[in-house]
Amino acid sequence: MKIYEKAPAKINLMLDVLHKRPDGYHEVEMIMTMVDLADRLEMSALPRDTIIISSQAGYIPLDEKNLAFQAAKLIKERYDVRSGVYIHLDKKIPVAAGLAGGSSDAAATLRGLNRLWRLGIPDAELMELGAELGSDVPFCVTGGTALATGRGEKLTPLKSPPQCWVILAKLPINVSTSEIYGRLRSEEIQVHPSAVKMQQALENGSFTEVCGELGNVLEDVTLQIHPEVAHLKETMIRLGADGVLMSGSGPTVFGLVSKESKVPRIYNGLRGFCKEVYAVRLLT
Ligand SMILES: C[C@](O)(CO)[C@H](O)COP(=O)(O)OP(=O)(O)OC[C@H]1O[C@@H](n2ccc(N)nc2=O)[C@H](O)[C@@H]1O
Ligand SMILES: Nc1ncnc2c1ncn2[C@@H]1O[C@H](COP(=O)(O)OP(=O)(O)OP(=O)(O)O)[C@@H](O)[C@H]1O
Repeated sequence: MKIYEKAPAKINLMLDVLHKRPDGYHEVEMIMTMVDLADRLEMSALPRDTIIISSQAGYIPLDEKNLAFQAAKLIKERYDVRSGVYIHLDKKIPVAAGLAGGSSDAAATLRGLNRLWRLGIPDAELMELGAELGSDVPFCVTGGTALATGRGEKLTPLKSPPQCWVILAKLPINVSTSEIYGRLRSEEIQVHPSAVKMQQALENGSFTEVCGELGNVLEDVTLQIHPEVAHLKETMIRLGADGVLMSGSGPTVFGLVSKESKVPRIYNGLRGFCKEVYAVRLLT
């Protein structure tokens, strides 16, 4: 039997950091939603008690460092599953991009193995397992649009944004999430984006208000190290995107666009100097 799961990328519509916690993580307030750019996972049972990962992407680890491997190992151990699994990852989401590619693969593995091995684990429990793998994994288990608090694992479902185009552009630079959080001085943050106002904008179903409330306090940190990301943002605005923000710890920048007729100009304008550009829809 084969099980297929789609693992979509997320974007952060807003990301605020309240303070650093004694455990080293940061207390956050984020609103996240999914976009229609996804990895695809194929899972099949193996008679031997082993986990094998393969991928067409040559640039991700295929051993225990892979988040899908870690998810499979965790669920196997916790539910005492004695059979093995072969997982093929068809990677489409850029890696280390701020789009939670690895986290979404981990979440898809938890969902898929729950089905493959008929474990009957409720979503809430899958999300708890996910939290052991990474802060973004619980959100990726259910997706949708949600407010995430705590270190990102406490979730409240929200109304999805009005449908629009999302242009994603990733420069060929590597950003480490722990380095960005490590450099952040939360007490020095000048402007905090508002989760309340973004929730209101979503409630109102107002695309203009959503664009007006976009904000990410990690942007300043990443832009200081990589000024080219600021240039990318400016270019996207100049080309006509309605709202522009860096996702997560970056370096991917996304632009929200309501009019389809504007998409080709923005897409082509960015492709001029950025190899990885995608024009996708929200997963509402
Ligand atoms: C930047 C975001 O992607 C936005 O959605 C998340 O906040 C980070 O999610 P993630 O990559 O799943 O994060 P984790 O794998 O749990 O943590 C990576 C590193 O980021 C830092 N980290 C992460 C989440 C958080 N609330 N505070 C932190 O300080 C920690 O140094 C941690 O070692
Ligand atoms: N299945 C996977 N897909 C992509 N990267 C993975 C995977 N498993 C482990 N990794 C490793 O995880 C690191 C982060 O990659 P990932 O694509 O998850 O970052 P990200 O999009 O910035 O995530 P986040 O937004 O959650 O911080 C990379 O160094 C990569 O080698």
